[in-house]
Amino acid sequence: MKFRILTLFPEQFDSFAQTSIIGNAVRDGHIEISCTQIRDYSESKHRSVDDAPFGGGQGMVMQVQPLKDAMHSEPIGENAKVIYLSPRGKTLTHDKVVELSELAELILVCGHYEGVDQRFIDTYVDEEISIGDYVLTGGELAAMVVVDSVSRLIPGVLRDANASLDESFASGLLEYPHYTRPAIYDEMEVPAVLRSGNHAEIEYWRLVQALEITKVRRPDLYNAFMKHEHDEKTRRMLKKYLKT
Ligand SMILES: CN1CCN(c2ccccc2CNc2ccc(C(N)=O)cn2)CC1
Repeated sequence: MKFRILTLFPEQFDSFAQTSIIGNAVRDGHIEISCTQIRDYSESKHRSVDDAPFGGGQGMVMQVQPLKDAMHSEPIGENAKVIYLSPRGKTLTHDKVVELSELAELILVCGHYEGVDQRFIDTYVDEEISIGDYVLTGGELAAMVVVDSVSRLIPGVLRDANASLDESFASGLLEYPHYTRPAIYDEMEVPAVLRSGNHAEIEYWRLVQALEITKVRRPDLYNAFMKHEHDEKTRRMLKKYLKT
């Protein structure tokens, strides 16, 4: 997967692209992250990329020309999608992340000021995506969220393959609680079942925890999960749970 980031602040991606799982994925060649400085493609003096909004109003708008030329500074692969990160976009979900992870190339456009000229969006943007219902100072953090969530689904990026599928959102439930040593800390003891070595009981306990947490915090996900088909083992545990 190749990520191309169109941004006014490429330096914001330096440590992101070098650190931890994403850094290793780049070094191992599983993903590629290249930033294009939009300002390098400004044709105006002082390298400006924005101008006052037609119709008046406060703030500035990013102009089409620098974005268009930044876009074409490298060939756009045929299996590529152009994503514009904005509060106006469709909210990112696990299903959308899965869909994006199947592409060969993702071009992520990071907006600033009040946004970009609509003609750029109409001509070049395949999808407007929001990472949630809140406002950021720029599209860069939203772009990193897309790179991170998509990259972890690329084969080879996560050590333990099913780690990316086992947990919440993929399974449809929020994650169960996790514990590690010591068994007692500040008089707080790890639930005994987790140290019983009884794997069936542990698996059931984890499912119940996930169901309970999801029912309280995300009843929408809980109801969707209860409507879905599940494998025989999960069905059996659900039946036991619903009896309690
Ligand atoms: C005051 N305005 C500043 C500029 N902004 C804007 C407008 C258009 C594009 C990008 C931005 C950058 N901001 C973002 C980006 C994404 C998200 C998200 N939720 O994905 C939230 N914010 C809108 C708000």
